[in-house]
Amino acid sequence: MIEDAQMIVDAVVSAWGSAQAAEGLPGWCAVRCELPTSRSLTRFLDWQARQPIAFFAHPETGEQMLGFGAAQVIAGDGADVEGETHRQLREMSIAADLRWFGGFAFDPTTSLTGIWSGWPQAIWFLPKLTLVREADTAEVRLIYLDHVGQSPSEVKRALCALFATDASDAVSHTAGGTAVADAMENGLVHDLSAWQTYLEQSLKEIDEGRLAKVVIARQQPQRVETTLMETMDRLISGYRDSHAFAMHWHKLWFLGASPEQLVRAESGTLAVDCLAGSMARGRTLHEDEALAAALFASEKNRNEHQAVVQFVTDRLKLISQEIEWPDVPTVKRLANVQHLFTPVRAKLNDGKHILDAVSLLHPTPAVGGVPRADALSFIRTHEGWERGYYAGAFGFMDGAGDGVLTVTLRSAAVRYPTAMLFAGCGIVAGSNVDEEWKETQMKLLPMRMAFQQGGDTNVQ
Ligand SMILES: C=C(O[C@@H]1C=C(C(=O)O)C=C[C@H]1O)C(=O)O
Repeated sequence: MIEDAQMIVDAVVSAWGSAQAAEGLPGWCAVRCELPTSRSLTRFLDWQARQPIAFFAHPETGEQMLGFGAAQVIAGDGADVEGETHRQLREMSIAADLRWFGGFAFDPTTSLTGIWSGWPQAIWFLPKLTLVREADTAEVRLIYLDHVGQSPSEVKRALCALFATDASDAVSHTAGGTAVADAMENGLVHDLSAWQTYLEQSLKEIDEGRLAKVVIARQQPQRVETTLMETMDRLISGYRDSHAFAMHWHKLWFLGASPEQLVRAESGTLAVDCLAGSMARGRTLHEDEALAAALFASEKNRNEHQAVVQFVTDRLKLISQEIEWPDVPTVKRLANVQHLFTPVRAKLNDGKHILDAVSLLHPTPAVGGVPRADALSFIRTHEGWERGYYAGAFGFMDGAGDGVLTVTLRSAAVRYPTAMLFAGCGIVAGSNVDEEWKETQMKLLPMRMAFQQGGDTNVQ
């Protein structure tokens, strides 16, 4: 067990006597307590975990959250996974402060295999133990759920099991032969010439008028030289405007630092990021400004971006009002790349939920294309590997309907000691092979550095 976890076990066991019946979960009790510590929650992340685990760091609020083990699971496949997840969540009507963690795969019409074996298209779980640390506070809030009538020693055993690691897994992770290890070793990796062929296929669809935009992507394997905690700490400190996330499910970790918020819901207000159109960062302030200006002035990038804004604002009209967004995008600068950015705000209609927004928006043309169904079908037929949860959605939702889902970009699937890194780019008329290849290289960089011994996130 992780040494620091002992503090949590002691705090929860001593508070268990005052546990209350958990709202919306018959047969369950919840205990809430606090632990004095200002250290990052990433220290509780161990790659050899046995349990489902979810970690999420929110850049706007500075909040970190971590869920261990599953008291309840909603997992499924099918074209309407978002709707089905919503229906099941509604039936539970849990307490406002209980948070579910999870997400959705990129494409809900294909069952996941290979790297993603054992991952359904929707995975949501209500953790047995949730840790929340708000920014600049010196304490962590704990919420622990267990069955009514558990004795303190049973609770202690259950908590220790949550932090237990599986050393035997270290062997199976390296042994190969499993579907996951196989897919990591033998999955399609585009070289420049294969990428050129794929890009030319997409341009042909665009030239012949079947597609206006399509986001093509590639995967790249890499050996992991850092611990999970080091990886996450680097992502958090190197990409302060991004949502750092990690999820463990069925012996696979999926993690990243995404600059794109799919949707945030707070007290009936929705916030959606439109992020599309990319450019390198400059090595000097002057060069950086010049590149930002070139991005802003580029008709190709503006068209690519506008396709996302148009789609998002049209879709939001179906479930919200007072939709607001600026006429022109701004430039969002990340450590290694800059993007055109338009924030959209709206008021959710009564009776609508964050998951209604997810069903309508995901996948947006920032990761799919226009027209959506044709772009998804093109990707399904021509990409040659399974995106799984890359370019999907991941985040949390609470019993009050508030939550955040991020688009799972700048991410990797990790089966220690190997990671598969993912990156894509939007193709429109006029896209160029070398530039799009370079763009994916830039987008692979955050994860590449996060896994490298001595890797530095200051990559400009
Ligand atoms: C597809 C990715 O990024 C998306 C595509 C972008 C583009 O084409 O310019 C920019 C930001 C993201 O919406 C990725 O990072 O893998």
